[in-house]
Amino acid sequence: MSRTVLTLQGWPIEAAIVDLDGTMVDTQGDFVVALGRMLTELGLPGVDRAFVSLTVGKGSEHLIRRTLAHVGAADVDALYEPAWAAYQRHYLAINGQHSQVYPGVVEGLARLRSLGLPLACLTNKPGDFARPLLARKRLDGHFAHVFGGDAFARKKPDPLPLIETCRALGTVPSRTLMVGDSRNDAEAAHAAGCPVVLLRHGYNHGEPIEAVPALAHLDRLDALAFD
Ligand SMILES: O=C(O)COP(=O)(O)O
Ligand SMILES: [Mg+2]
Repeated sequence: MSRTVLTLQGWPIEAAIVDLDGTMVDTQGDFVVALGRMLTELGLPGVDRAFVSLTVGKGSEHLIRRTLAHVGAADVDALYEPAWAAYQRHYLAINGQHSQVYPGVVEGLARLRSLGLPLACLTNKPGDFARPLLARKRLDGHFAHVFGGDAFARKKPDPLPLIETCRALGTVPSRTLMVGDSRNDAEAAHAAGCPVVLLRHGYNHGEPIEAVPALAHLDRLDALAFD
């Protein structure tokens, strides 16, 4: 069967890879609650939403280590294992309850699929957090593959997860569109050779998203316009 080929600013596109946190779902509330319960259990002070939005996007280990350092934990290395165990338990208990799908995501995913593009979700979130979240938000049916930050040897911004996801989709990177919300996604895409578009509503480590080069910066996923 021949593949659908769309073009985006002259780039032939046969498939798309979509990030999760900050791109499809505003998960800041889940992060704040799970981290808060973890810190209470460890007898440490809490963190606010602003800290969380600056720190998410590089996977759970990065988030937990940065959080422990931020609240003044005496020995981050020694606390890491109990913190991760507590965080995992609390996150899984509330996963999706304090999160909202961004406007335009359902319509945008349905449109990409109706145009004939196979889709994969690629997030730095652990796969065991990502899969139930997608299912709870009824987004899972759009994706041929879901890969978490623990699926491959390295996470975004390394290009490896994108290269492996393209392999799973059966496409080459230069014909596979990355849809993300952060410099992390864009750097991984540029290094892998994927064209990239960025959503403005996510978490970009505190930096304006317009400062990150991309084919387009969008307010909503359903605003993505092919040539
Ligand atoms: O850092 C995370 O947990 C998730 O980040 P991502 O879905 O934006 O890759
Ligand atoms: Mg993201």
